[in-house]
Amino acid sequence: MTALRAAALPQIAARNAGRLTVPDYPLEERRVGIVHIGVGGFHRAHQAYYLDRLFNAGRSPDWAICGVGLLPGDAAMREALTAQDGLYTLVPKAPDGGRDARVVGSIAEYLFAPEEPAAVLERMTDPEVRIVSLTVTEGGYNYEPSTGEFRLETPAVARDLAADFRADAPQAAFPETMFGFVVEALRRRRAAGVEPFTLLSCDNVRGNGDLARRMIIAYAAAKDAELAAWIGEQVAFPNCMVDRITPVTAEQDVAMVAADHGIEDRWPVVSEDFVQWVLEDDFPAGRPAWEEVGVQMVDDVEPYELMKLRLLNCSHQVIAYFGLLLGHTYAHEASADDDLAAVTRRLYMDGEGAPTVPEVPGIDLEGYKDELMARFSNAHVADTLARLAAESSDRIPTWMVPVIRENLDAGRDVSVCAAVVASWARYAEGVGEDGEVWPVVDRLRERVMAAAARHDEDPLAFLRDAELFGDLVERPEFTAPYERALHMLRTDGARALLHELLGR
Ligand SMILES: NC(=O)c1ccc[n+]([C@@H]2O[C@H](COP(=O)([O-])OP(=O)(O)OC[C@H]3O[C@@H](n4cnc5c(N)ncnc54)[C@H](O)[C@@H]3O)[C@@H](O)[C@H]2O)c1
Ligand SMILES: O=P(O)(O)OC[C@@H](O)[C@@H](O)[C@H](O)[C@H](O)CO
Repeated sequence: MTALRAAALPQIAARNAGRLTVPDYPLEERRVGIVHIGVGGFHRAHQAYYLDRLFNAGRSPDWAICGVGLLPGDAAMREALTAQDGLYTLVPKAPDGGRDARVVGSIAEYLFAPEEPAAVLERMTDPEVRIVSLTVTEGGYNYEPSTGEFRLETPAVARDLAADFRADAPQAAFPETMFGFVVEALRRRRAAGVEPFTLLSCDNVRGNGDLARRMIIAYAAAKDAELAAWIGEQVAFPNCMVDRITPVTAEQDVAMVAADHGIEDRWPVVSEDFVQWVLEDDFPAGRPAWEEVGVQMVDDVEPYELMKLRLLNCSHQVIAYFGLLLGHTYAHEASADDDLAAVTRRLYMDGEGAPTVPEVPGIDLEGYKDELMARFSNAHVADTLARLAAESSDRIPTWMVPVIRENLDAGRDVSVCAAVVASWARYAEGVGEDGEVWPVVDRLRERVMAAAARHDEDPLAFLRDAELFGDLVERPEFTAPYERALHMLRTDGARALLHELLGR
């Protein structure tokens, strides 16, 4: 067994000849060109993976990544990555069990902001850094779901707004939030005459670049109106569609990498083998030659984004709560359940989801949907329903509510989507059909669980009290099927509701 380190790569490569790709570029020549905030499983399976392929294809490693963690929990990522010279093992798994494992070397550095904020700002103001990218989750954009407005009162944001980050200020402070770091770094670059970086959001939200622009400018406007105007004129915020199912790393993944490759890796990543990145080509300060490794550079990302969010992410919501209520643990188990698969494919993808998905250049949507069902069924990925059900107060308003609104506005039926929202409300009661208690992982946990606890007295309590649905609560074409579905879930159970939806 060999601990993963740059110096051990020749030995690891020799032992795994033909079974493992390792960086064949000089790691000591990596130069940071990208700062990435939010290095989780997905960033390491996707953006860092594409760059690693580019460097391995012969491009010099001068767009390497400096990872930045802002939350206390990110200390563990710093420990893992710095101990391993930024290296980690990525194991994409095909549906037939095939693996195409690689050691990824594109993350050259990692900074844990709560302990080294000055170093983070220094990196972000380095003229060599020309892109700052983000995977900070849907919740990281800090907007009010019912209005879309930036929330100035979020405590960490309010603290950043009140603080003075100028290095020579009498009580100089450092930012805590993504907004604080990005805007302060842009202020410093402007003051020093350094070209701004491009801000690249890689989160699963519609118009992720546009959303990042609106939220960052809203923050900046509350701090320094002139700077906000400059950001609006000078900073590019390209949109992109990102795709690769990446579960949370499990203990058995660590053991698998040890057993299969003799590598002691503190934090490997397992993902599916499918990967896609469709990106608006708007990088005034330059960018890596991503197109050389299969990234699709396009003028308009929106059709790709809508296709992915409304077919993949919404379908994840279809299987998540129903799957858990039916006693399943993994996404592949839920999609092997005939009733749930039929509701997902026939009633949601071909039914209520379909009219909200545009034509996409070069894509056969029927083939795309079949491929999605096959991807969900990939047992080797072992994606948990718990991951898909986490942070639903961010996900349902971001993905499912727009589908419901669009259908209602066009006079179409929303019974299936209403049943999915009801399955979330039932799940938020925190107790399964066999009485098992499950953790509701949600930053609004208290609010949504308190709302769900009032189901006996008011069947619409969840819709009202969760404060995430805006005027949907007033639309009987939605509340009526929602109420019926919730009643059935609470009396006859999830299976009975699926049968009713399917007419079985
Ligand atoms: N996992 C996937 O299959 C997948 C696929 C496509 C896109 N994504 C996108 O990537 C995001 C992250 O997924 P992941 O699997 O890497 O999750 P993860 O839990 O492994 O990592 C999340 C990272 O985001 C950071 N973060 C969370 N909230 C933040 C905030 N408010 N401010 C700053 N940083 C914050 C965390 O500190 C952590 O570093 C998702 O929310 C989604 O938008 C994920
Ligand atoms: O990671 P989230 O919170 O955006 O959503 C959960 C899943 O739907 C998502 O991670 C998918 O696995 C991913 O979008 C596939 O590309």
